[in-house]
Amino acid sequence: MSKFIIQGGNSIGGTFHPRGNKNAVLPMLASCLLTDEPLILHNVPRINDVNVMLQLLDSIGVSVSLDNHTVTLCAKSLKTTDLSQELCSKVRTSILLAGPLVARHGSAVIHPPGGDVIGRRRLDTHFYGLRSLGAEITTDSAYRFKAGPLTAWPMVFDEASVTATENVMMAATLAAGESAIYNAACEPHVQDLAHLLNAMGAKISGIGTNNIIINGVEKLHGAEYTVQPDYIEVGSYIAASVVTGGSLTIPNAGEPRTLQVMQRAFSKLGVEWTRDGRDLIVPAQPSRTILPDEGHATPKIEDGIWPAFPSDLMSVCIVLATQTAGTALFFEKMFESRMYFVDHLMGMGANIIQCDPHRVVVIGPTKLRGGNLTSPDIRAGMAMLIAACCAEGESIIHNAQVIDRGYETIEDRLTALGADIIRTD
Ligand SMILES: CC(=O)N[C@H]1[C@@H](OP(=O)(O)OP(=O)(O)OC[C@H]2O[C@@H](n3ccc(=O)[nH]c3=O)[C@H](O)[C@@H]2O)O[C@H](CO)[C@@H](O)[C@@H]1O
Ligand SMILES: C=C(OP(=O)(O)O)C(=O)O
Repeated sequence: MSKFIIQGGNSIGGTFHPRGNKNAVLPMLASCLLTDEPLILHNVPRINDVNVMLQLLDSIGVSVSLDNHTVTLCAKSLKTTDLSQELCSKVRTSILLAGPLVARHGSAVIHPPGGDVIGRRRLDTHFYGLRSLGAEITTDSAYRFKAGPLTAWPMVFDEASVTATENVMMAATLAAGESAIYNAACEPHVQDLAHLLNAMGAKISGIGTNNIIINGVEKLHGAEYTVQPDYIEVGSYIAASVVTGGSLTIPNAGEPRTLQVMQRAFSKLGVEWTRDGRDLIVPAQPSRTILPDEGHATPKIEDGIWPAFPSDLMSVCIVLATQTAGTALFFEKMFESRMYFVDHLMGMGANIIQCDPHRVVVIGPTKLRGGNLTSPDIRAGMAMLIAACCAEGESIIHNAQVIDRGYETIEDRLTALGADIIRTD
């Protein structure tokens, strides 16, 4: 168990280089199982979830080599399709090995996946999609998948699940005929995965829409691909810089359209930035006001499936609102327990009303004081770190390794931008 000790009050600013998108790279690692040729991925973030996925792949016989931010994988011959229970339970994306394994190797045994404990995380849509393509699945303490050659199917998902779309899309690349996934997720990481699969020889169209069409091919081949920047990491560092009074330059922050989606919520919270192509400049903006809706109504920031505001940015935006003049309602519609961490912010002096598990009202600005905190999940942990950086005095964040699941060397990179953070074990 690690903890961070933070002295608040330093401004965070300078040039920040984002890493590759956690939620894009994890399914991309799984996709190496679809071919016997090497897959080379660049801009791979050095985060704990990547380490666990690489251990999972190595444990079944994939050759894995990691050099700085480039990983080379080759699944030429596997020794098993049976995965370790312990490793499966460490990451949500262990379930993403099911689609590629069953499609190319005809079997998989996967144990219940881990990931953030932020509410019920159902897998029904994964099972529905893979069964539709012809896989037989039994679920008890382990999930057992078996299949002959898969056959295409027109599917309608009952929810636009990100990982289910990725899992089923990967499997369908090798299913004979034309598959459709209607009500598919279309988050930037789902799109990035689809582009990689096409670079490997898949025939996927409708990328970026909720109707993905996959024409199955006999074989995929190797590819070399660069993962898109992590817009959740970008949003988190913007929040850290703004609440501490710094200014930030972010070269290659991401696709203009992705940044535009994020900007809608950030601008409601009074944050301004300028964009030059894929680069962002976030000026110092010491006094900010929450922008009321038309007729002076309280603005509502609610998450949802893309292009709605991403759930994974909710926690850091709540901290941002505590440091901004005005009132905002945050409505977390996707997960049942992502909001509970606000207790910690209230303990630090934030003026927040928790209406129910899904909604909080934040009234800002309030000065925060240092606290003794425990991180429940990646994003709440990052939000606490940001709150601690702008609070008066010292804060301690326990369970800090949870943040390492999704943010590379977070204390070093924030410290390089001016923060005062020490990690201890
Ligand atoms: C590894 C990975 O990529 N994890 C991300 C992925 O998780 P994951 O793929 O597990 O999340 P899902 O997209 O399946 O669902 C997220 C939540 O939203 C609910 N839901 C989803 C779709 C829908 O149409 N209606 C609905 O209510 C689900 O029931 C669930 O509670 O997507 C989540 C939502 O963007 C992100 O928070 C996670 O970081
Ligand atoms: C919820 C998250 O991740 P996971 O789905 O991997 O638990 C996240 O990245 O915020």
